[in-house]
Amino acid sequence: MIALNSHFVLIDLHSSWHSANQIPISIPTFLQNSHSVSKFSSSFCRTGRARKGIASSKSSSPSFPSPEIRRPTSDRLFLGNGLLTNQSNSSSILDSDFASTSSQSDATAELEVFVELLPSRMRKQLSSHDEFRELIEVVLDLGRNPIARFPSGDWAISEELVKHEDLSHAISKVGDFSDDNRSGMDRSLHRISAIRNRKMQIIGLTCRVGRSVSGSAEIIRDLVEGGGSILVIGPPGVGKTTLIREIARMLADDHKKRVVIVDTSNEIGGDGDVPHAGIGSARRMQVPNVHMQHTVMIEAVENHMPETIIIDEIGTELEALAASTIAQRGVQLVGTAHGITIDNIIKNPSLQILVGGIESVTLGDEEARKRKVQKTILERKGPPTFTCAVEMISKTECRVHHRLDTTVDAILAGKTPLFEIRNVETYANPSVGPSQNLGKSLHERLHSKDDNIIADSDPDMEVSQVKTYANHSMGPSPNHEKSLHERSHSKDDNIIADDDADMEDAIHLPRQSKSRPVSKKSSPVRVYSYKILESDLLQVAQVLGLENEIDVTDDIEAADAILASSDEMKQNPWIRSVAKFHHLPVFVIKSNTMAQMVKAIRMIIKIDSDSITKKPRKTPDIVIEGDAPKRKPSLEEIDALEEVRLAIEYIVIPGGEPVELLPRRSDIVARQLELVESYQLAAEYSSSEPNPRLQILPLRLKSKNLKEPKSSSKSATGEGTGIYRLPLLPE
Ligand SMILES: Nc1ncnc2c1ncn2[C@@H]1O[C@H](COP(=O)(O)OP(=O)(O)OP(=O)(O)O)[C@@H](O)[C@H]1O
Repeated sequence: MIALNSHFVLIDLHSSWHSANQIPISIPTFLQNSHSVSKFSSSFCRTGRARKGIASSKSSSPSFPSPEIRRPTSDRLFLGNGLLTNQSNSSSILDSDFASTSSQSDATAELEVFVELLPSRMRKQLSSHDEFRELIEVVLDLGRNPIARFPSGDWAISEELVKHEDLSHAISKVGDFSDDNRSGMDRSLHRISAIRNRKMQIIGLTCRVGRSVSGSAEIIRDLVEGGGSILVIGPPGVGKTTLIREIARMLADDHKKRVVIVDTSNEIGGDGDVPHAGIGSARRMQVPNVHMQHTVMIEAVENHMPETIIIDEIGTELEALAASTIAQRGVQLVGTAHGITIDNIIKNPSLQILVGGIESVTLGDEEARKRKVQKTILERKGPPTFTCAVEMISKTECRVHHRLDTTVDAILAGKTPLFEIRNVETYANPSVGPSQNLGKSLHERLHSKDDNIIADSDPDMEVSQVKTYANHSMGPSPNHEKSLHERSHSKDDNIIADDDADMEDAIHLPRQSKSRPVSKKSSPVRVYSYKILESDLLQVAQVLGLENEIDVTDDIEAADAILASSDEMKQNPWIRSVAKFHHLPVFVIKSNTMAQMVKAIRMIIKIDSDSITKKPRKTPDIVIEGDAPKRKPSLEEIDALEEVRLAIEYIVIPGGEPVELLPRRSDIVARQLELVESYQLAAEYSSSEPNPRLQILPLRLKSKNLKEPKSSSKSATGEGTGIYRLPLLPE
């Protein structure tokens, strides 16, 4: 067994038996020329995951195994170019003409069934095309040239025009057309769509090659495993069905979930009553006619106790409503909708409900002025049906919106939503890095000359991160790796087995470098923050005199660390996946107070690491300790400390003005002073009768005093204690 990138299709060379429709095959088109494929092209591999392939019961092929016949998989060899050959059956299942021009090894089981639709003269032409294996569709329109659609564009298969007999031949190979004019080939994933004339006779066919692409869902594995509902948006033909088919398999087989597919056009599970092996052990419900999709969706929830429902093409209001009902019942929903972006869904009145519904709200004059918006604005009505959304840009690239609600809110407010761009190379090519968009990969950064911090002073971490990174790019999650490992005892697997632990260590920096919580790649250190205002952070940095040391970025790929509140972390566990994906440490503050931000900033730029709480090994976050008093404070003390906090956060820091506090008991004044100093601010103590009081000054304590804040009220004055006047801060 060789540990491979998850896109690789694996072959079973040992003698276990698989059912005939579990032939290991896949055509990851996007990988055929990739570095990874060529790297492993000479390897024969095996895995229990091996599957795919089809056996058409309509196939007249003598050599193609019928579903009932079981045969050892040992004669199925996976070639380096990603294609399947059948060693034991050297005669082609295609007719002899075709076989003579198309090498046996170039044929795939899926395509073999597909080309049976075409008259032999067309098969011959088609098979000679360089991109034959990547064929997407064949279009047969009466009286026109037959057209083949490839990723590179359309191509006329023959000069001979399509005749009635050609259409009849194709129709004879497929099942009945349903009321959406779609049909399929038994136990295959191919989709045949008809165009009819006014007499309802078929005069055109669009024949799409369906294939299950193992590994195609790796790009969003973290979302799938996260358990949230996922909306996949994309234009026709971008690969949505292929993606959700693989998601269904992944959840059912790898995660042992009860998955039910509502398969309106039999596109996910293929035609025929026995579903295609591409869906793994997911169950499939067929839909008698397209108008019943929504009822079957509800029936699926009510009758079959699913944990996940997979649904292709949510297109009508009733379907959108059914989806929202399912989501409310706590079932994970993975669905697709046509569109380019979420904006298209928002603007589609039938589908709006998927994003929570939209309403227009008229604000009062004052509120409109305060918000600096028009009087009538659009707002989201309720929670969206889906937790997150994936906009498919192509078969290899997508935009991930981790929180659909915030994306929709941003769009409605006229802002650009935050999203993450992912592409297949991220997972496919270890030498490329976490994302193609990353100008410099982590690997490069770790080895670059200017990266002295890691390379020179923290060799352990360097090794750990490089190793983690290399493994991470192999794609599969820890669970998956475990199962692979269990199935195999090859040396290569050892690396993978350690993967997750190493990743955590790399992120859990205190273990390796107490004084270097962030692998600083840039100067200033760039922080990506979740739900913590950029202006607050920068303001605090300025107060600390560290404005040149730290910056806030909204480009996660350019970030050196993530800062989030613990509430946000609880509500959005996916932040950890994002951190893991980008190899970033996560600093967690317990509340969004400036005092916590002060501590976080100092830790991030390594002024101190005293406040780090080591969490259990499983949690890679670096938690910033709060200022919670050791004993229960009195009400008066709470009131006094709150007075300090409000004074600092609303007047002293933003306005640069001193604030005189109320007279208090001296022990309480001492606590107030501690709090003032934790903001790195100075205060003046006045012992007026009957009680002393403090005046907080817009003066910064000198950095040499940062480590040792004094609690003695005697040193409260700025005189001689090494303080600087605060800069006047922008509003
Ligand atoms: N990752 C992939 N690698 C290789 N081929 C793919 C991949 N994803 C999809 N395809 C191929 O692209 C074609 C279109 O895919 P698919 O039917 O999944 O698209 P779709 O977005 O669901 O289209 P529609 O919206 O029209 O139903 C098919 O021939 C499929 O085999």
